Amino acid sequence: MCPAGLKLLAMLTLVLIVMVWYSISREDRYIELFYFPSPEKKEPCFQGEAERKASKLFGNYSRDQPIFLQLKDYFWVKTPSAYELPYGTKGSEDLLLRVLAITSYSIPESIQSLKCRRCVVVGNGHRLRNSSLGDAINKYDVVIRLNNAPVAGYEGDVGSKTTMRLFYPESAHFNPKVENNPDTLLVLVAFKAMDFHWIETILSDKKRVRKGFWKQPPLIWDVNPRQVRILNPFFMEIAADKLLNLPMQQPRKIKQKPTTGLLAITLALHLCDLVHIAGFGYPDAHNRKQTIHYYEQITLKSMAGSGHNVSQEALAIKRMLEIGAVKNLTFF
Ligand SMILES: CC(=O)N[C@H]1[C@H]([C@H](O)[C@H](O)CO)O[C@](OP(=O)(O)OC[C@H]2O[C@@H](n3ccc(N)nc3=O)[C@H](O)[C@@H]2O)(C(=O)O)C[C@@H]1O
Ligand SMILES: CO[C@@H]1[C@H](O)[C@@H](O)[C@H](O[C@H]2[C@H](O)[C@@H](NC(C)=O)[C@H](OCc3ccccc3)O[C@@H]2CO)O[C@@H]1CO
Repeated sequence: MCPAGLKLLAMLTLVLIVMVWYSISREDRYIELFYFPSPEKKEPCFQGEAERKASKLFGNYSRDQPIFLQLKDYFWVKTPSAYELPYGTKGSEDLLLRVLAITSYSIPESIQSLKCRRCVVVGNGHRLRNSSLGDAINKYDVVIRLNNAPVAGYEGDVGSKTTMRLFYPESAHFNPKVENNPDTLLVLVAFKAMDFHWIETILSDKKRVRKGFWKQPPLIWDVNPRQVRILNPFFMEIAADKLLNLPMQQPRKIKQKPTTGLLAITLALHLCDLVHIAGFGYPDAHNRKQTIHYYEQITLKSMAGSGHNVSQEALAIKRMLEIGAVKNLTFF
C-alpha cells in the first residue's frame, strides 16, 4: 500500500477507535440515567446501600430521626424545633399535640421486619403514561405515591399497590378509599399550621374551617385515623437545605419549597435500602403544550406561583442518578 493509503487507513482506524470509545462512554451514562427493570425478578438488595450513597449528598446527617412525628416527643418532653413549618414544628406545638393524640406513628411490621427494603417512589409525571410499569411497580416492598394521583384505571402503567401516600390538605383525594389500599399509610406533609388544624377537624369531626387554604380541601374525608401519619418536617428541611440549597428562613413573599416528589425521594433514602423512581421529570420551560401528569391535561402553566424550582430539582435528581443513590424506571 502506498504511504497515502497507509495514512488514510491509520486515520480511519483512529476515527473508528474514537467512535467506539464515545459510544461506550455514552452507554455507561445511559445505564446510569435510565434503568429497565425486569418484571419477573426482584431486584438484588444490599442492606444500607441507599444510606451509604445518600451520605454523599446529605453528609452524615442523623439517622435517629423518626419518620413520623410521635406524641411522646411533644407530650412528655417538648422537643424544640429551630424552624417553623414546613421545615420544623416551632409555634405549632399545641395543634400538633392534639393531632398526634388521635393519629399513630408506627411503621407497619411488614416493612419493619424486612432485612432489606426495596422502595419505589412514583412521581405524577406524564412519562408514566403507556409505560406498562404497573406489574414492576407492584413488586417493590414499599410503593410511595403522591397527592391525588389516581390508581384506578391506570393500574397497567402505575400499579395498584400503595404502601404510603404523601399529601397535604389541598392535594388530598376526595375519594381516598378508591385510590388507596385499606392499609395504605396516609402521610400528612404539613406546610402550615392550618394543615394540622384540617386533619384534626376531619378526624375528630369538629367544625370545618374553609379559610386559610390556597384550594378547598375535602370537608368530608372517609379514612381510618389509624392509617394517618404526620411526616417529620426534618425531611423537608434536608431536601430544601442539602438538595436545593434553599435558605431555611425566607421572606414571606418568596417561600420557595421542594416538591412533594423530591421530599418523597429524600424520605425513601432514609427509610429504604434500595430506591427506584418513576414518573419524574417536567417538560422544558418553553414546551407549553406538553401535559405534565399521567392522569390529567394540565401544563407547566398551572405551576406558576407554586414556589418550586423544577430545573434545580432536575439537577438534584440527576446527581442522585449519577452517584447511583436512586435508579430511574422511566426516562429523565
Ligand atoms: C397547581 C399546583 O399547585 N400544582 C402542584 C401539585 C398540586 O398541588 C397537587 O397535584 C394537588 O392538586 O402538587 C405538586 O406536585 P404534583 O402532584 O403535580 O406531582 C407530584 C410530584 O411528582 C413529580 N412530578 C410531577 C409531574 C412531572 N411532570 N414531573 C415530576 O417530576 C414532582 O416531584 C411532584 O412533586 C407537589 O405537591 O409537589 C407540585 C405542583 O406544583
Ligand atoms: C409542595 O407545595 C404544594 C404545591 O406544590 C404548591 O403549588 C403549593 O403552593 C401554594 C402555596 O403553598 C400557597 N401559599 C400559602 C402561604 O398558602 C400559595 O398561596 C397563594 C394563594 C393564596 C390564596 C389563594 C390562592 C393562592 O398558593 C400556592 C399554589 O398556587 O403549596 C403546596 C403545599 O401547600
